[in-house]
Amino acid sequence: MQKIDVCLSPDLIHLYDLAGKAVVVVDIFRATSCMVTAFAHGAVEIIPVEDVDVCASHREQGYLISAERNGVTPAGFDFDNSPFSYQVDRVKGAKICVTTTNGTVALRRSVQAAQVYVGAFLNISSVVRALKAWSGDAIVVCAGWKGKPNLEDTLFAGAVIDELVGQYTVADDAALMAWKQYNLASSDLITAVKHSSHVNRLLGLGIEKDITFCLERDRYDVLPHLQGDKLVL
Ligand SMILES: O=C(O)[C@H](CS(=O)(=O)O)OP(=O)(O)O
Repeated sequence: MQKIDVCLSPDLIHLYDLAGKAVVVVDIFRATSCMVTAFAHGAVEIIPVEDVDVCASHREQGYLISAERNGVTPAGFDFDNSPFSYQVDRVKGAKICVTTTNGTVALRRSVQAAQVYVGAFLNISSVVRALKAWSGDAIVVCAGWKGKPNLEDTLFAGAVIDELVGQYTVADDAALMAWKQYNLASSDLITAVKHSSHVNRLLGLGIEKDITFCLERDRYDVLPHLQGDKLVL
């Protein structure tokens, strides 16, 4: 049977062998939710980078640029890290370069995998469909927060596992923990994440609507994947 594993933080990724595997990178609050939203609204390419200056330099090559550090956008960028910012006309047909605190780090560290998908609750059925069609093992890589695990990405990993039992077995305790936690939380994700650190951070920044939006299931039927250093559909 195929195995599915969960890497709870990009800082733990050295413990996992990504070769030959399908990886789903998730950053529910908010990077991968933004990327899924951008593609659903017509973006044609997203380059995830780790550095703000590298991101800014892509403007000369015709990219729109998006940056966020600690939830805040530096001056001069086209987009912040809210999924609502990508639901606008200028996203249609756009190439976008993005850097965020956690999500783009997780993506850059996953490039050795055979296939890298971008996952969020917003496109979870597209993710599950791809993993059902995949014949090898899979890993959900959670972006977490600055090297620490977080609840919402772990819940997403558990939700994916919940859809795949029967075809995949859980590889280790991180996957088992994610799955069990999801089963405790699945009837009300908003309440489940209520006291989490990221929700507190977003509320502190006055960003409440993003929380509900990012926890919505299957608003979009798109599945971005990495091709070289670019995300495409
Ligand atoms: O903008 C976000 O929600 C976070 C920043 S922080 O974790 O709140 O500092 O970035 P992301 O890379 O999307 O986790």
